[in-house]
Amino acid sequence: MIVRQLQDCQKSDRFIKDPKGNWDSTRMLLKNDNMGFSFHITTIYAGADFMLHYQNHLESVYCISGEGEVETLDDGKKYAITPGTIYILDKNDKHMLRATKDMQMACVFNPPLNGKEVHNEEGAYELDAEEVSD
Ligand SMILES: CC(=O)NCC[C@H](N)C(=O)O
Repeated sequence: MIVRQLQDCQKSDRFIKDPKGNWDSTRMLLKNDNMGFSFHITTIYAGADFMLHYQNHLESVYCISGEGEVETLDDGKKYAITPGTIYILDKNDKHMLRATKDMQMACVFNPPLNGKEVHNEEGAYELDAEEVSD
């Protein structure tokens, strides 16, 4: 069994800050744990309004706290995000993510992240990102 504490992971290289300033993500479970998915706790900062398109990954996102909105760009539909909301990008959906208050989210990725991923210009993660070392 593997047991980790968020507070410990936040002090390690599992903690990744978005270079564009929209979010941070603590990657508590990664590809090298061999579970077939990764699990992260991420904060989307209040005022963030950015495009994402995970072309190489499926992602589920559960809102623990905060407030915002997700918009799917193919159909222009907008969905409120409040504590208890989960949105599931089962079609690699291109979307906008907006936060009106800091949002703490639990995210699951399939396939799992290596650890050091940040978004490319298309809002995707590459499959060959560097692994975290611990
Ligand atoms: C919800 C979302 O996609 N936020 C960006 C960060 C990402 N979830 C991650 O944890 O790497």
